[in-house]
Amino acid sequence: MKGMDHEEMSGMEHMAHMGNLKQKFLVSLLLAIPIILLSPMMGLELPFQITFKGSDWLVLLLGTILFFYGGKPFLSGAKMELKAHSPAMMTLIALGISVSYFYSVYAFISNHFLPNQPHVMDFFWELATLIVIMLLGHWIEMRAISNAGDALKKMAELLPNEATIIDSTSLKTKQIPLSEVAIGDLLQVKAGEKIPADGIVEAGTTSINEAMVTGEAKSVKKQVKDKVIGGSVNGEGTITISVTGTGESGYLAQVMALVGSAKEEKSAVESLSDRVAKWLFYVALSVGILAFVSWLFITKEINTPLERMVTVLVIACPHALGLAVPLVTARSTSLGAKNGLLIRNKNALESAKKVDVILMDKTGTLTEGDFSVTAIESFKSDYSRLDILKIAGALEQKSSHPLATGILKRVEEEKVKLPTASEVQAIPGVGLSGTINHQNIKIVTASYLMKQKGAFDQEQFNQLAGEGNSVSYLMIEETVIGLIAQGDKIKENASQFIKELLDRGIQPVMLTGDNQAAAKIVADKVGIQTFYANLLPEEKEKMVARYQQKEKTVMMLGDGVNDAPSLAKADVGIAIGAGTDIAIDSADVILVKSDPLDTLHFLSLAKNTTRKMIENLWWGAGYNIIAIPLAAGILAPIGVVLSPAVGSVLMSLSTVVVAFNALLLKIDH
Ligand SMILES: Nc1ncnc2c1ncn2[C@@H]1O[C@H](COP(=O)(O)OP(=O)(O)OP(=O)(O)O)[C@@H](O)[C@H]1O
Ligand SMILES: [Cu+]
Ligand SMILES: [Mg+2]
Repeated sequence: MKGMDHEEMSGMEHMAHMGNLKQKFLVSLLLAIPIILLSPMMGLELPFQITFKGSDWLVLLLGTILFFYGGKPFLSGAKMELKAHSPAMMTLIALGISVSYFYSVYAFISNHFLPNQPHVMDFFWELATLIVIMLLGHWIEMRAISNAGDALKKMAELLPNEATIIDSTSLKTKQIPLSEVAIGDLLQVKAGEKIPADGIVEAGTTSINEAMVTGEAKSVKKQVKDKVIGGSVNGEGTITISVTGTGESGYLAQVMALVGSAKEEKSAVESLSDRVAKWLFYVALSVGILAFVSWLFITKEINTPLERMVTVLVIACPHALGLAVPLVTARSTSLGAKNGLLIRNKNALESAKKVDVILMDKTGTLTEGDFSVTAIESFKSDYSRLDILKIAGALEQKSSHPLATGILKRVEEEKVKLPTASEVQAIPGVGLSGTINHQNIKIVTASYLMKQKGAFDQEQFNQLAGEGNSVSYLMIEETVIGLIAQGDKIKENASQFIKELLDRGIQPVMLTGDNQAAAKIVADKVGIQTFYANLLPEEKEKMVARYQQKEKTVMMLGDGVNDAPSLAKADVGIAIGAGTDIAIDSADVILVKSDPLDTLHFLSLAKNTTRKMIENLWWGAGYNIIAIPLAAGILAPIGVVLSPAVGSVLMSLSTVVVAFNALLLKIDH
């Protein structure tokens, strides 16, 4: 658990740390059976019940053990809530069982040692059933939550998990599964990639955000001989590391951290159920006291008033409420997992139903990000086209950008041998810089050249970009020597995706780092009206903020290093599964199949999930609107009195309804 202060834990979370709920439940059940057999329920002698001389002493003993042993999670949960000044579910349960218990002890004393008093009915039967049912409920709940964690884990395992290993003699790079990374291996880590294992920097400089690992959200500069931590995310530079440790920092540990962070997030609806529980607590307490005082006036004795009060507290005890939200969340998470949605932050489910704008990235999100080179030009007679490809390829070899992959494909086809580039750094939203043969090399965009007042052929650019190409310029020592143009394919489902968004009244907006002309072609083809091109990563983030300032709930859909800040900033950030690690780390939801259409499934799941949660809150707590007044004896004048026994049945019934209702959750296709 990272950075969680004890004080901050709610009573519920506290329960999770109370150890083995299953064992507590089973032992309590064993204790409860004799109590149920030996003590009359509400004074009614049921056929299976037996009493013998002194059996009430046994009931007192067992009841006391049960109260302190089985009731402990609730009692200490309540203590936690009261310490935090937010009495809620645990306090209510604790109050219910404490009143039942102490009242029963009072009944026992009165019946045994105060001979001239009328018989006082005890509540041991109710105490026993209450504790057992409550432990069962919480045990199921904990299981549901950890099952959801397992489903997440399976999903997360589907995400890319490879490392780039460098052969120490041939210096060739190769992708290997993370599980095969060994101590002493030389690994290449590109900009925006996750550091695969603990290691020491052997070449290159970069800055690394170690927040995931250390909790400190600050980029740390790294150079040769510095240590890097597995699981942290590499910044703008490409580095070579030698592995010093795997295991703890290995892939599985990272997956567990991902799942852990998903579980730790408190959903907004979950806190709604806490709010309901808090309300219920105050209502039950005041109605209970009110009933006590009123009945004291009416009957002028103490037994009936006390009974009424205990009944109110017992009936308000919200064990279905405790299941209402977690069961839906668990079902929703596993349903999402089956449909290729890895939900890291459950708050996203809540925010998603209000989304009115979806900002989306172009390359890799609406397009395949599968570039192929359409033109290579040289502007200087000293360099052939192949030289341009060679020099660019040397730099691109150390980049994970989709454009890099396109260029390297061409390098492979042409079978050119690449020189070695060092100190390769990504220039976000612009390209790359590095050194080859002590010469300063850059790969940049046209808009960068324009800003820098660098000379280039504007007409030629317009022509290439107008055909839908992304154009990269190669510079040596600040002089443009050539260009490489690349075309991409639009994803098969992209137009359908946009159409369905419009049908739902959600505005699609495209944000891209690519040039205006290439952006326009894609926007026109998929049916997007509003788009912004030539955006730097921080400008994308500003666009998110701008829409948010207009009171819009913003969803961001992206895949690249340049999308990470906006994914984190948006109300709901959705990353393409095939995207970079940094985008995945910044998002709330990951589309494992990388199909933008899955965003719609997420929207539908989110809508259905929140609806089910609200329904369940009604089934789990709303029934109290009727039950509490009845328990208080409001209809006693016409002979309707709710006994705690009937109350217990009602409560169990509401748990069944809540569980069943959660199972009915669906994704609309
Ligand atoms: N590794 C690279 N090689 C060549 N050009 C690059 C590289 N990285 C960035 N660029 C240039 O910078 C531009 C912006 O890059 P950025 O990653 O911000 O957006 P993008 O991937 O093109 O588009 P989108 O924002 O839609 O994903 C690219 O269009 C390209 O011209
Ligand atoms: Cu209950
Ligand atoms: Mg992209």
